[in-house]
Amino acid sequence: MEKVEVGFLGLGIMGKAMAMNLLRHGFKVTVWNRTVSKCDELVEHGASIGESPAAVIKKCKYTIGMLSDPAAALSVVFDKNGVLEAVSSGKGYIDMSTVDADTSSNISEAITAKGGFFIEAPVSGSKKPAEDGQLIILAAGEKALYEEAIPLFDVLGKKSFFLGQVGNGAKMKLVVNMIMGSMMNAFSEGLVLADKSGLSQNTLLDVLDLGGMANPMFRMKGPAMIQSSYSPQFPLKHQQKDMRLALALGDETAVSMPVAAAANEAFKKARSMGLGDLDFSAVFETVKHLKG
Ligand SMILES: NC(=O)C1=CN([C@@H]2O[C@H](COP(=O)(O)OP(=O)(O)OC[C@H]3O[C@@H](n4cnc5c(N)ncnc54)[C@H](OP(=O)(O)O)[C@@H]3O)[C@@H](O)[C@H]2O)C=CC1
Ligand SMILES: O=CC(=O)O
Repeated sequence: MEKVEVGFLGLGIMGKAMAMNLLRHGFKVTVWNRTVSKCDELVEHGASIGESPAAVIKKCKYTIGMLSDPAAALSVVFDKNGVLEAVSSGKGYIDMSTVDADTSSNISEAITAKGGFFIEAPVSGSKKPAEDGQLIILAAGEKALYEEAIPLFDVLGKKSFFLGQVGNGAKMKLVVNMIMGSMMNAFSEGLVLADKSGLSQNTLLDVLDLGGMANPMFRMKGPAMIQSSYSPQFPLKHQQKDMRLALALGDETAVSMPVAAAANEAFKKARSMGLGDLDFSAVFETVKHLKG
């Protein structure tokens, strides 16, 4: 792909970092965000603003969406002045939000019915990987659009997978985040158990980091959790949304997931405690609370 104009809808934690990366790599980027003020920093770095999702689609051959959840992803496409109003033959829409397969399929059908091309391409990796262009991209849908989008994915990620028909990217992302949410709960319980047993939590981190369970998530989040510091990299409300959607996928496929179900309860509890906008590691507060 020559450095064509790319549209970007949704400048939250992830969208802002990803759009900034595209600008840094020489792409012309036209941005839109529901809260317009979040466009300012991108404009300072050379982006243009589109008045609406439709205006962005009209201007750009390829547009990326990075929205919070299924309701937001659908609203940006189907509402007035949305993506669908401007999609026409040859336009490509790439939804990188984490949603369920049905949401993705509905968007795909509507866009292809108007002659456009669609792929879903949710990502694994958080704020820092987004800033560093180190995301893992889980794409599915129209293969031709995937191939055309590879220069974009090369900037945004360290590896992209093409997983076949629409829905497979969404499902893979939900499986991965279901595991991540369950791991975060087990990790939180271990930190509380160590503390209540008179052990040093920092020593537990050192022990974990030397063994077969060592991983970047424990390594990065552990020290901050011990300090009760939860600056949002991946908002807890989105992790709970992913657990909910993964459990629904388990319902559809009759897969029993008692560990994930328990983890979802902890994330729901954390939301009810007002922790939804903090990092998902704040579920640790819930575990501390339950253990008295
Ligand atoms: N943060 C992370 O580590 C990761 C997140 N993800 C996924 O990426 C997506 C974005 O996450 P993140 O950037 O963290 O989330 P944020 O909450 O930071 O941003 C959400 C974005 O969605 C927009 N939005 C929400 N509701 C609507 C709506 N009804 N209409 C239009 N726009 C809307 C917000 O607009 P506004 O600014 O106006 O509120 C904002 O641009 C989510 O699906 C998340 O699960 C995937 C991998 C990692
Ligand atoms: O979806 C979140 C992530 O870290 O990946």
